[in-house]
Amino acid sequence: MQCHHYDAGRCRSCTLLDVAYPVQVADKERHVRGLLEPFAPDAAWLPPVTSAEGGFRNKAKMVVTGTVEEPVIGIVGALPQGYDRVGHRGPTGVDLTDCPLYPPTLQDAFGPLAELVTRARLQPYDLTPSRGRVTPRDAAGRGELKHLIVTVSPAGALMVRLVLRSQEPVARLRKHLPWLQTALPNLAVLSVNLQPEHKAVLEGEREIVLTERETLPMTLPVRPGGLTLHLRPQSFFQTNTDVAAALYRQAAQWIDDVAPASLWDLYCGVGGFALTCAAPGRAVTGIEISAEAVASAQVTRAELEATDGGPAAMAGVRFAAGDATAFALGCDPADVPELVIVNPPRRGIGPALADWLESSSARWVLYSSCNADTLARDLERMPSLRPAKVRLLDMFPQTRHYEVLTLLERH
Ligand SMILES: C[S@@+](CC[C@H](N)C(=O)[O-])C[C@H]1O[C@@H](n2cnc3c(N)ncnc32)[C@H](O)[C@@H]1O
Repeated sequence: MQCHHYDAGRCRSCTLLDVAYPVQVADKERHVRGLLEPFAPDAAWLPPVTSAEGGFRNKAKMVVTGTVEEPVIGIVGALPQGYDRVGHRGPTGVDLTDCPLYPPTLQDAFGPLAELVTRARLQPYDLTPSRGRVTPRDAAGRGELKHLIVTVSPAGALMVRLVLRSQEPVARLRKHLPWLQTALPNLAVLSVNLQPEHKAVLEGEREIVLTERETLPMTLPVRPGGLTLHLRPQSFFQTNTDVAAALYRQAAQWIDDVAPASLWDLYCGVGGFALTCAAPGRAVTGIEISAEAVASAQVTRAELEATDGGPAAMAGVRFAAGDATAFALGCDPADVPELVIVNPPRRGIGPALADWLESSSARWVLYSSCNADTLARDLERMPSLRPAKVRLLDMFPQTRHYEVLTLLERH
């Protein structure tokens, strides 16, 4: 894929841009085989699921630099020659609004959003590291707007989040919201995230939703009639919508092949695996640390229940908020399901849950991992659970990252 920012040396986030796409996928396949084959002597390896090379990212996380009159939405680039970061106020921003990883609908949102910055007088935050103590007066002089996080649904609807230092601009944003809704008719959700601290974290804990709608509907072609997941501002969602749909479909197919009567979906997020894999007569329990993601999953469950065939498929489905490991370790042995889905963050499931799964009565574990190194480390602790099927899904083209799905069977 060609990218003029990469060619000019302005952005090097896509570390594999010089590598032809089929070679990227072959290298990833080699990497995952090298890590998993010691645990998977008899596994069936399915051909990798590939992605579009560009336009596949449903979410942009942008830094805002520049000025109120001329905001720059993108990344913080290298400083011009002759400046060092200490002596120079205001880091150099690189405009990445036409990054080819974003689909056109997402790219097109940045023009009106830049205009919103000017209209609502949202001064871009100065990220320059401060020398010595930051007084409240210094902090006020540093500006307000830190990041813009924009997510696009498959139908082209947008969720826009403005990460601000304080609530000070919220009234102005409310005032300009009707203008933004006219300029961006596909805007579904606008929210402010408060991140008061002067450090390089993307977002804070507090979210103020300014639109009537609080969720972005993400409809995936994974069930008859589609599955509409309701994404809230702080909920996790896989960044490549098409590959996420392929992931849920593959999971449902392998699960239907072994037809468990009961399953858990640990680290369930807004319910993608659980709700795709639900079937009449199957008990499904989704566990997730984020209460707001669980609330979204429950909304989708209720909506599916009201559709044709829904009552039977959804009868056994429930979601609860909690820590995945604590839930498993605290459950009654009689309640252990036949199959457990795990889709943890990059750190993997960790020793306590791996040891519990190893000694549990679950016959299958379906492990979806975005980090094959931690997957391999977890497999080491589960020698009785061996990969029967493995499939790489290239969720993150142009980078070394990928998703891998494996069905483990007890031996
Ligand atoms: C890789 S995401 C997967 C989400 C979901 N399975 C999906 O397909 O969108 C990992 C999820 O684990 C959740 N999580 C993180 N730590 C957790 C924990 N200790 N217990 C339960 N869920 C946790 C995160 O909030 C996030 O939603």
